[in-house]
Amino acid sequence: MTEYTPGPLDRDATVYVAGHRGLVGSAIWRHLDEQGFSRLVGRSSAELDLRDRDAVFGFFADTRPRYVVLAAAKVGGILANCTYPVDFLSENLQIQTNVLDAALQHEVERVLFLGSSCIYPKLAPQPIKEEYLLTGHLEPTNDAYAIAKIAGILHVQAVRRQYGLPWISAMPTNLYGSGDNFSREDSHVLPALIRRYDQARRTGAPSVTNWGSGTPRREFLHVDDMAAACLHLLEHFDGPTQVNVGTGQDLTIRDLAALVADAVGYDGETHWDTSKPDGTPRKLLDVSQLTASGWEPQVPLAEGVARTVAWYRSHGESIRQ
Ligand SMILES: NC(=O)C1=CN([C@@H]2O[C@H](COP(=O)(O)OP(=O)(O)OC[C@H]3O[C@@H](n4cnc5c(N)ncnc54)[C@H](OP(=O)(O)O)[C@@H]3O)[C@@H](O)[C@H]2O)C=CC1
Ligand SMILES: C[C@H]1O[C@H](OP(=O)(O)OP(=O)(O)OC[C@H]2O[C@@H](n3cnc4c(=O)[nH]c(N)nc43)[C@H](O)[C@@H]2O)[C@@H](O)[C@@H](O)C1=O
Repeated sequence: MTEYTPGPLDRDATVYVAGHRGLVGSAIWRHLDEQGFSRLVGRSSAELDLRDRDAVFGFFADTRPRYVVLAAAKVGGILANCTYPVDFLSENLQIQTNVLDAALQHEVERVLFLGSSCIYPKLAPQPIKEEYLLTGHLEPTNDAYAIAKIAGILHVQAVRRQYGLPWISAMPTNLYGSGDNFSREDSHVLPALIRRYDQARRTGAPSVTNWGSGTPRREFLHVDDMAAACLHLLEHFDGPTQVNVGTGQDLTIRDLAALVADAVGYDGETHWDTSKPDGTPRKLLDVSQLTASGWEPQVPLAEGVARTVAWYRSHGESIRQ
């Protein structure tokens, strides 16, 4: 492909944010709006089911976006991934294949595909560099989701090779923030802990029980930082390799639980249910490629958790169950 030099995106161009009502897509929408993008386009899954190939091609023909951020996906925490592997594999393959194929037909100038840090081998050396992709076995609790995401990375690379379009992929670490999924069974750990500890505080429960052993380590990035990183990559990065997006710092789930208990003001006991899966022992991303391009996260974990607790409390009934 001919060399592409990234630079500022055209603020008047049509930008399609797929998944604009989700945790990540809504933050990207807010950030692009704040940064002066005047033609943002989004559709809910009820308005446009991205598994419907004809509908996706019709939507692209109607709206003709110049840039696309693909933040629509079947997403969930460790238990949802274990319980519904067919959905995580099949729906994600359908969503991303339809959107990327339609974007190719319309020669969309820049596409940002979002994967996840679970694409890397379960026992990858830490911190995990981009080059460790496909060097070992995946974590079984989310291998179906990971395979779909790896297919997305390869899809983007193949478009670059065959058609020369400067599309890119980003691999975020575990994300959290306003608009997260706080459901009891399907959520990720941070919203689950906020809900559980806040409820225990309100009801005066003497103890809470979290999943697993509490020993796995995870890295958490606030979704507002994620949104800023997405625009930064679109304006400053081009290359075939997926780019890790994270903070470069992790902590144990046990320490995270203590932080959340403190943030919500709960002082009871914490127990651990080891019949629930731990997942991968550690997945700390090496973010040197991203930081070398001039980007750094702005939201410290304690502040981000406090902001998310406030959002959770102020949204009460409207949160996802
Ligand atoms: N949350 C996290 O910790 C992480 C997320 N990511 C990645 O970020 C991206 C966004 O995740 P996140 O925001 O957390 O997920 P959410 O579940 O919050 O949002 C997913 C979005 O996808 C849309 N969507 C799902 N299925 C369809 C469909 N069939 N047709 C149309 N739209 C659909 C939903 O639309 P609607 O609301 O209208 O139903 C929703 O807006 C994903 O690619 C995910 O892999 C990566 C690493 C960590
Ligand atoms: C983003 C990422 O998210 C998933 O991977 P994960 O990091 O393992 O996800 P998680 O947030 O669900 O759990 C992290 C840790 O936390 C522990 N844990 C304690 N108590 C609760 C709890 O109440 N809920 C949950 N969900 N976890 C809990 C849990 O046992 C585990 O040890 C993948 O689906 C993968 O697809 C992916 O990309």
